Order: sequence, then C-alpha cells, then structure tokens
Amino acid sequence: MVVIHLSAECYPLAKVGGLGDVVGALPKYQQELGVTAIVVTPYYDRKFARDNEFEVVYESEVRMGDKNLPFQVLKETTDKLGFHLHMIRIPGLLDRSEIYSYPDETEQFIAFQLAFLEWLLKFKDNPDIVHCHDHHTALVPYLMSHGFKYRFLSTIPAILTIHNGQYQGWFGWDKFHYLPETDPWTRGVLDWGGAINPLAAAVKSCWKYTTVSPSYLEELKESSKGLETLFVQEEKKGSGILNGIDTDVWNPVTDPLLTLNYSLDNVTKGKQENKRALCKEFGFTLSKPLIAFIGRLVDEKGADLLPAAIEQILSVAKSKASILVLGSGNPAIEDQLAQLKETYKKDYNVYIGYDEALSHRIYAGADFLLMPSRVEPCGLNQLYAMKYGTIPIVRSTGGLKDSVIDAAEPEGYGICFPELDVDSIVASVTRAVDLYANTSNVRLLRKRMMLLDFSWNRSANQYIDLYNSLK
Ligand SMILES: Nc1ncnc2c1ncn2[C@@H]1O[C@H](COP(=O)(O)OP(=O)(O)O[C@H]2O[C@H](CO)[C@@H](O)[C@H](O)[C@H]2O)[C@@H](O)[C@H]1O
Repeated sequence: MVVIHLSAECYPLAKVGGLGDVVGALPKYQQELGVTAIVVTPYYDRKFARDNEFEVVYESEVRMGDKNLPFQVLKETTDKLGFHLHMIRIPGLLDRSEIYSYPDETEQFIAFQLAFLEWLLKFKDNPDIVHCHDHHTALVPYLMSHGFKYRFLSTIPAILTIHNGQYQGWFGWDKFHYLPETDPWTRGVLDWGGAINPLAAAVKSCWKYTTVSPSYLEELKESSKGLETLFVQEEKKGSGILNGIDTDVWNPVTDPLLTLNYSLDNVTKGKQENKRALCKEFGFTLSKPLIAFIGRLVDEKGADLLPAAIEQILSVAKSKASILVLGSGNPAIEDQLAQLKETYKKDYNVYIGYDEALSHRIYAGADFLLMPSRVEPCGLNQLYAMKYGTIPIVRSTGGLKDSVIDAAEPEGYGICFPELDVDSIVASVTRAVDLYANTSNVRLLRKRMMLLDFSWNRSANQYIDLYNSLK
C-alpha cells in the first residue's frame, strides 16, 4: 500500500508544534508495518535541507492565476527518516526559512498543493491513499474530487487529519482565480460564511476525516470556530485516533539530550540528576517541586492565564514550588511572563523562544508539567511527560481527557481539573505541591505512567485499518 502524507510540517526538517512531531513519526511507524509512506512538504531553507542530499525527481511548471510557476520535487536520497521524504521547491515562494506567517502564506500553500497535484498526475501508478494534514493541504481533497484537470485522481481516497480545527486557512473569493477550473456548482463546497474555507472544503469533499483524539471529534461539533454544523452534518465520515509518541526521539533510556539516562528501574535517581542540572541552569532550589510549562503562548493553550496563575502560586504557596516556562507566541503574554522574573527571581524562570533540546531536558528534569489548555485536540506534551515520569497537571479537554486519569482514580496518575480559570490552575498546582511531599506516592504515580504504552504502533495500525476500509 502506498500512502502519501501532505503536510506543512515534518520533524526534524520543519517543526513549529505537534503537527511536525506527528508527520515525522506516523509515516515511519507505517513504513515499519509494511506501508510505503511518502511525505511531501514545502521546501524550507533550513538546516535539514542544507545538511542533507536531495535529488530532483520531477520538474515542471504549474499555473496559479495568471502566473506559471516553475517547481521541482526534491527527494532526500537516503530515506534516513524511515520514510520517503519529498519537498516541493518553488523559487520565490517555497524556498524560505520560516514555515508560517509570511503575508503571502495563502499563495504559498495554494502553490504547494497545485504543484503536488501536477506531480501526482504524472505518477505511473496512483498511490492508494492521499493523506492531508490540516488546512495547509486541505484544498487537495476538494480539487481531486471536483477539479476538471484532476478527474483521473478522483478515485484515489483522500483523507484529512485535523490536528487543529481553530486554524482553517480562510481567504477571500478574490483569490478564487488561483484555483484551476472546477464544476461551477461545486463553489458552494469551497464556501463557508462568504469566504473560501479550505478546512471546511476538505471536510465536505474528503472520503474520511480523522481528529487526533476521540474526545476532540465530539468537541468539534460543539465548538469549532463556526464549523459546528458542518461537523454534525458530516459526522459519519469522522473518527478519532489518539496520537502516539516516537520512542526513537522521546525515550528517557536513550535520549542523548539528558544529563543522565534512566528507566523505570532508576527513575528516582535519573529524574533527580536531570532536575539538578535544570535547577543549576535556571537558579532553582533542588528540594522544591519543579512545575513546568512548554508550548505555544496562545489562548488555546491557556497561556493567557499563566501570568496571573504564576503570580498567585508564587505568592500564595509562599515559594513552596519552582516554576519554569518554555514558550513563545503572543507578544503580550511573552512580556508579562518575562516581567514576572523581576519579582520572583528565586522560584520562577522563563525562556522565551523555541528550544527543542531544552524541552527534552525539561520533560526529564521537571516534577510536574502544567497544561491548562482551553482547546487540546490531542496534546503530545503530556504523553512525553508521562514517558519521562513527569506528572501531568491538565485541564480535562480533548486528548488530555483521553490520555490522563486523575490520581484520585484507582489506576490514576495525573492531576486533572475541569474548569479553566486562574483559581483552578492554582488549586491544581497546590494539589501537586502536597502530592510531592509524599515520596512513595510520587514513586507509584511515576511507575504507573512509565508503564503506559502511548507508542505509535497502536495508532499507526488504526490509520491502516481506516485506509483498508476505503479499498
Ligand atoms: N518553545 C518551545 N520549545 C521547544 N519545543 C516546543 C516549544 N513549544 C512547543 N514545543 C513542542 O511542540 C510540540 C507541541 O505539541 P502539541 O501537541 O502540544 O501542540 P500543537 O498545539 O502545536 O499541535 C496540534 O497538533 C498536535 C498533533 O496532532 C496535537 O497534539 C495538538 O493538540 C494540536 O494543538 C511538542 O513537541 C513540544 O515539546
């Protein structure tokens, strides 16, 4: 079975968040299960592209509006990532260093998708599945079903995975002329609320869509930035498959970025040594419980509540805990978090920015990981934390609800809270501080978490079952 994954991100060449992790791992696990997994991303002028060898496997031009865009499909020559990586390069559009946030992002992703389809038309044998990830690739299912030019592709099942339904890729009808000719009656498929909405178009025209957790599948029907009725209408096509973690990258036994590697057998010492290094780096006291936050500083992650919650925790808990934040995003939140450093020097620190290596050290060295998410389609951080024996403190929503059981339950291991407000965050952290005082309980919870299996094997098989159901 040949499956093509289309995505804006793929670890390690291009990662901003969890989308990159998933697309860097799922295809590898599928390949191990006998699938031929091809990943296609835009070309990024970043370290991975510069340090590795690529060959040009296809070259042509694609029409977008009134422009002919020359493009190349580059394949990484060694398949070292465990799947067949391809990047599409379009001079002037897809050859930049950043993944998002250019003013012509809409044009960039349209061009990416049109170039991909142009290449797909030339395949000797059609792939068995085209698997699109998030809105950046969501015009593909629509065009494969309704584009005149692509009618030979309409028999290939197109699947959409929604990693984050908050972002839908809207653009105005003034850009409709970028798209190739389609049946006029299908314009309604593109439209949602008067704009072209790629995510909505994909949900309407894909063969199946998946969300990255079962709970999120349900939540989209209640809250999805205007698409609620669409998710109700199309619910028969949907299924929820919880993400896994790539244990080649996220494993305390082998992780080369840790001060000391550890397994369940020596977890107490392992975490202690990693914590010692982290405390030294950020100026914390080793004996206090260390609570960390890692993630994009956006409202979706509850990051807007962090400054007030941290202030309350550090003043109310009278310095009984240390707090470390790693993240970037909303500049106002970044500023507030940076300012707190002046007041709470001893027990609080923040690194504003993106640092993959530091994130590994934090998962290993922290005692607790806080995730006060407003929306969390799956969440990978809590899965990494648990693998590293770090107790998650989570708001019960989406994938957090599906993967973390509260320690008060018989086989539980985390701290869960239902409401999202500053008081609930403070109360949960206070609970964590109390829990930390009971070392045998901490040991028990670490053991329970580290024995859980959140590897990709299970989920990769679920995707393959879904593909097979479309044959
Ligand atoms: N400043 C920083 N420095 C270093 N590393 C950082 C970082 N900020 C974030 N990360 C890393 O980025 C990843 C974030 O993953 P998530 O799944 O939590 O988030 P995201 O919201 O991006 O993904 C969306 O897609 C994924 C994948 O499906 C879903 O799990 C999720 O719920 C959904 O919102 C983790 O690997 C984390 O360690």
